[in-house]
Amino acid sequence: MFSAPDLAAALDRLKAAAPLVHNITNTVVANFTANALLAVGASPAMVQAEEEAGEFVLRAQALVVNIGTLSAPQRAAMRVAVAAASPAGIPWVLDPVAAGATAYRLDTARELLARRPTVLRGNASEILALAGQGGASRGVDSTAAAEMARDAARMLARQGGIAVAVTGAVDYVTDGEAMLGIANGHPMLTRVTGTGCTATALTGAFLGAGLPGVAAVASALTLLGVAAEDAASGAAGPGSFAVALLDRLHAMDGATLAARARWR
Ligand SMILES: Nc1ncnc2c1ncn2[C@@H]1O[C@H](COP(=O)(O)OP(=O)(O)O)[C@@H](O)[C@H]1O
Ligand SMILES: Cc1ncsc1CCOP(=O)(O)O
Ligand SMILES: [Mg+2]
Repeated sequence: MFSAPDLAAALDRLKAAAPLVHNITNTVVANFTANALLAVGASPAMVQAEEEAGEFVLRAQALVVNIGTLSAPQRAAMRVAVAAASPAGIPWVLDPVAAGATAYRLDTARELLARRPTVLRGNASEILALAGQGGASRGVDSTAAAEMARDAARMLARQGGIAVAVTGAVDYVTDGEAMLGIANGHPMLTRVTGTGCTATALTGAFLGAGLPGVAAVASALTLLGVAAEDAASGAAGPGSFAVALLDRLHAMDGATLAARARWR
């Protein structure tokens, strides 16, 4: 059984640490996730050349690997970065975007998962695909509710000895035994691209601040969910919501985050 993180302390720690987060991520979300990392006080760097990824990751406090717009050169850079990070004790988080959509994605995500990320964060379709329980996948958005993938998440966590989060209307975080539900968030998060990737990037920030896997991803998902609730309250639609989300991530303080968490 893991102990639930102290959210106020986690956010304070993140702001104090200002971790350098190395991202090998997709072209859709690179700008937004970099801004989200800056908003919470982390320092993002998008570095994806195979020639430099292994060198750069050793300067970083955490690595984010996201296969959203995967290509052969990017896959090579991911391999190099992970191979350098793991023995150096640099934590990393894997986002298996659309893992079930093509054999190439599934094969790459499985290969990376076998290299034991500190945290795996995906939507239900992605987690089901990695567990070999997926039906047809439509693309980057999930066709299943997070509840459908809870057992798959627990199995992947147990097999890998890693933390796994499956996100949706309620998010679930597991270490392979215990399961924490996080009911924060807002449906508007599904009307803007890259919010799952943002959850993953923020997990990288908390990992870079020294939090263990379960605590890092639970803190990130609660932070994103509470910030989204606030952002949605004044937003006219997805455009102003996305801008407000960055503002609310930036404005969040530890006491508010802890008071607003809806965990079960
Ligand atoms: N229906 C919903 N209501 C509230 N929050 C949601 C809903 N669906 C997803 N979220 C939130 O949106 C973020 C992205 O999750 P998700 O959509 O599952 O990832 P992805 O973008 O990778 O498919 C998470 O913080 C999650 O909690
Ligand atoms: C639309 C799209 N296409 C390839 S990656 C990507 C972004 C996916 O972001 P998220 O998984 O956070 O919805
Ligand atoms: Mg995603």
